[in-house]
Amino acid sequence: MNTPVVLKFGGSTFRTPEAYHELAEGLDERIRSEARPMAVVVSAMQGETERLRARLHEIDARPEAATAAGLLTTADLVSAHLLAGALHSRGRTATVLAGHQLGLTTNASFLWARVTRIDPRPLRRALAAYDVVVVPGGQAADAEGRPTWLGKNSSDLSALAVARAVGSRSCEIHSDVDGIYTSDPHLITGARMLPEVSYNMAALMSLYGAKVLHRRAVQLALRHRIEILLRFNRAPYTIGTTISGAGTQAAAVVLNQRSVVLDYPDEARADAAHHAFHLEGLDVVRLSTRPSVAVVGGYVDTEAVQLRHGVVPGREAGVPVAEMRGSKVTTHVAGSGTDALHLAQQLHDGLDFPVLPRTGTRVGVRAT
Ligand SMILES: Nc1ncnc2c1ncn2[C@@H]1O[C@H](COP(=O)(O)OP(=O)(O)O)[C@@H](O)[C@H]1O
Ligand SMILES: N[C@@H](CC(=O)OP(=O)(O)O)C(=O)O
Repeated sequence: MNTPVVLKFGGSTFRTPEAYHELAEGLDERIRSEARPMAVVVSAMQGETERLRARLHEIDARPEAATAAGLLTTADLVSAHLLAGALHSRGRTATVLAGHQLGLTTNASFLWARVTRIDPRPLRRALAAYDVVVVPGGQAADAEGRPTWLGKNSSDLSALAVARAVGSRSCEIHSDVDGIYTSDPHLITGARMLPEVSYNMAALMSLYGAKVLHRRAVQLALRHRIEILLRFNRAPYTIGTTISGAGTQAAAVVLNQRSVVLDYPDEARADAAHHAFHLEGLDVVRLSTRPSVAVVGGYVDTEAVQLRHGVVPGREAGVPVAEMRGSKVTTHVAGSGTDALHLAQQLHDGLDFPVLPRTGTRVGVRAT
């Protein structure tokens, strides 16, 4: 079997039902031009996961993690079946491998589960039998076969796990931006696309909350030297950024308005809090200049996590803004999301950039 192509399409791809047909058309073209098996990891339609979470909370204010994982993972599963349907309607064969069928085993930390084993056989069998194997992102199963969630925005991680399982040397991640920018291009004026980024730089940007890639996906890519290509999610599927060992460090400003800085009375208590968040598999940074941690990316009941680990909850001090110059990071703390946005713009205006192209290479869906 030729090495499979592994593609991931984020939730921003699926804003309307018609988007499934548009994507199926792009995939169909690519299958015609390249005789390679294809695994496509898809996320839920934009907003769907959070709609389900809100509905569950209306019914049960403190749901069990296993229940929440079982429900939230259905959002991506629906998306996967819609894409399979769109492919079928174009005459292509497609199957869906849900989390419990995929060969990914995790621990039983249902909402931020860690992958413990990857069995390539289910994927290989399916890839040999269908034109496209559609994989709903962000889901797996524990050793007892119960559904687990890999955490918020974790479809990228699924894509890298699939690439690893099937022996692909690259993984193509599609989003509503064509690459990694020096700051969030939807928020910061003058953000520039970075054509070549090192694994370390990408991981560091993700750790501080650049939403475009999941941190653990980058780590998995680094460990197995899988190149990540970031592409736009609609034709002509422009490739903007390549993440590899050859990529460089760069200057950037990372802002995620959902992140929060928590202050503690002393360094020891900040260390304990950092340890607690880390144990739960959450992205957390221990600030070096004050007894504080930054809990990155939101969607976490920070108080509940701290109490579970016997930590007296820290005081919410604001929103972190990370100023990165290569591997040197300075974390600033802004009072509110709006202040953070202004601060990020100011910091970005003050960055020195080498001369970089502003746009990605324009290539068709066939080129990789
Ligand atoms: N440095 C950055 N470079 C590119 N995009 C960024 C960056 N920081 C934040 N983003 C945001 O990440 C978003 C893409 O991630 P996400 O919303 O999870 O997309 P998808 O649903 O396609 O996975 C972009 O729309 C952009 O606003
Ligand atoms: N269900 C996931 C889907 C995901 O990973 O989203 P995206 O690829 O759009 O970041 C979530 O909402 O977290």
